[in-house]
Amino acid sequence: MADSGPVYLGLDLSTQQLKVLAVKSNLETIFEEAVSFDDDLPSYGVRKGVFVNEKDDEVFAPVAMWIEALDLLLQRMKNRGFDFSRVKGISGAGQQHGSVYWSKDAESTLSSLSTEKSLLEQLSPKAFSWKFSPNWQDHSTSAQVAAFDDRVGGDDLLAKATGSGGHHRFTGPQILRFVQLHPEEYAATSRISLVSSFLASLFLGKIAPIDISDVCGMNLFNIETESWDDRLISLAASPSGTDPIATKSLYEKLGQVEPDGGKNLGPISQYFVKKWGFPADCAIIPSTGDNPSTILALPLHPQDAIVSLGTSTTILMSTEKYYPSPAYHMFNHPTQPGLYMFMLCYKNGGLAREEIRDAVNKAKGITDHSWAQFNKAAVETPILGKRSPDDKAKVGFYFPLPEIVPNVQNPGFYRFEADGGKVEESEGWDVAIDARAIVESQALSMRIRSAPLLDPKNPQPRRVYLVGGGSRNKAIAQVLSDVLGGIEGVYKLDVGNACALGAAYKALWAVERRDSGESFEDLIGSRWSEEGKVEKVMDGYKKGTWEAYGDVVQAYTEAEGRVQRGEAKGDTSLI
Ligand SMILES: Nc1ncnc2c1ncn2[C@@H]1O[C@H](COP(=O)(O)OP(=O)(O)O)[C@@H](O)[C@H]1O
Ligand SMILES: O=C(CO)[C@@H](O)[C@H](O)COP(=O)(O)O
Repeated sequence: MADSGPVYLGLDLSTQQLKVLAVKSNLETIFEEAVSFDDDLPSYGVRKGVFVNEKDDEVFAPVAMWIEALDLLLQRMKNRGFDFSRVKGISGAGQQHGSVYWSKDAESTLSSLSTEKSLLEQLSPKAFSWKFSPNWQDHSTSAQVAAFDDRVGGDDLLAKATGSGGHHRFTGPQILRFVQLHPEEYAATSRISLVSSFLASLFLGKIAPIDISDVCGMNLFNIETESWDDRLISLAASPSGTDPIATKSLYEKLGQVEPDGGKNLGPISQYFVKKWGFPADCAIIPSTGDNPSTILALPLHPQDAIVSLGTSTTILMSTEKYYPSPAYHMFNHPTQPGLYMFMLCYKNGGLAREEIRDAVNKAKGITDHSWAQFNKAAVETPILGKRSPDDKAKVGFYFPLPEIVPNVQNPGFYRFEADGGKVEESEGWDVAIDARAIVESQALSMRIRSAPLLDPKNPQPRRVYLVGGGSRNKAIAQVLSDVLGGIEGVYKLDVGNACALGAAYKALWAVERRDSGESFEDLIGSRWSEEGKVEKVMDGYKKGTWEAYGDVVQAYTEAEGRVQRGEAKGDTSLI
């Protein structure tokens, strides 16, 4: 019998790819497709999905590339025989913090698209006042971040209000810099979307509201008062921070925030109905950030952690406690009012591990980008590089890019050796040790900073779930498991793309919830089965090992502080 019944799409517009995943009402994934920006759309000339202007510390992506990626993705789906007529709901996940600047023609263009032409031909450049979107790796906004922290009396108070201290990539400081550097383009802007609400807008045929969780990545939304923060909006709107006309204009450009993550924003635009065969009643559900979407890929228990090994590396937890600190991020939960998402985000995640992989290969005379040597080195190097009980512990910090956690402006590679409480910068060591040390270092940072969220009597996560491109790497999983522990173990979420899956589940929940009272957890939890979706890859807590990492916390913190304060020499290359 031919497959039938409703289907829900989740899209993920992340740094390097646009992905789509389709699920049925029983949560079965029936289709996946992706477009890689570097490989499939080479004419834009991006590398790893972005342009970098090193002189000004800018990182940005062309909006037209994302639109062409959507045209191509839909064409690929059609070529593979995907039945668009079954799609009853669409939601999405977007790389966080990026902003899209729509022109005054945007609404009319979006609502009158002709099926004779592609989205790209009709929208770009006409519908935009600025053809680029600042990327989350951008770090050009130091002055603006300082102004944001100052505006409310320091980064503690900014974190209390918005869930995060001031960050370069956050949209508020980015908007302020845009206002200062590109006043004409800003004046020509009718609306500003996040990457997530931009994606929803394309499907909706009008500008979609910003999502209640993704809005927390802007340094503009007050989580405590559940509304835009007037002090911060007026700062982002004009450098003086006191121009009421500019403030009013920015409020209009940002629009309302949609409080319900499962809201039906309206039916899909007629363009998609006529051109691709979507049903006219297909519901468009708010898209959220890729990280909030990832926590929707499974029913997450309290004390569970998700480690996302994508371009960025992030650790995510869901919590009832609003426990803000400038050391990490708190977001509104994407579907459940009263819950929050805890997050740490490392810029030097996947790409930094790739640099070490290439250096390890180079030392062995290997010129390809295979992971075998990196993996061998990571598992064969003893804990903290200690070859005997008397050997010094080796702790490294690998920041080919300026880092977010900790806030380090100067790229570099820093190696330390610790003997009890005594920490000294190392003269250097074999690059093979770096393979283990980079993962240990990232995991120790996560362990130390997530401690306030965990039960003090049980200071390990219950389970650690790995997602993202790097989650297929067992050596990385082993080192993460050694450092983080995990009472029930470390699991790989074997679901294709977790953020796209979370988005597809969100669309399903939004359309099939019995009433607005049926929670995401209840609906997805009642249909979810671990079978085929979750694979235990490591046992987690290992007595002695977890404690050995505990012994080095003080030295790690001391060494990290030296790097952050610019007191460490470091190296500019790995070998
Ligand atoms: N076998 C592997 N081992 C380690 N890392 C890997 C492996 N395969 C892919 N990756 C990493 O996955 C990253 C891409 O992950 P993905 O989740 O698709 O990224 P994004 O969502 O940011 O576009 C790459 O940058 C690469 O570092
Ligand atoms: O900046 C952050 C989170 O604060 C990043 O996690 C982005 O959201 C990009 O994610 P990926 O493309 O790596 O998935």
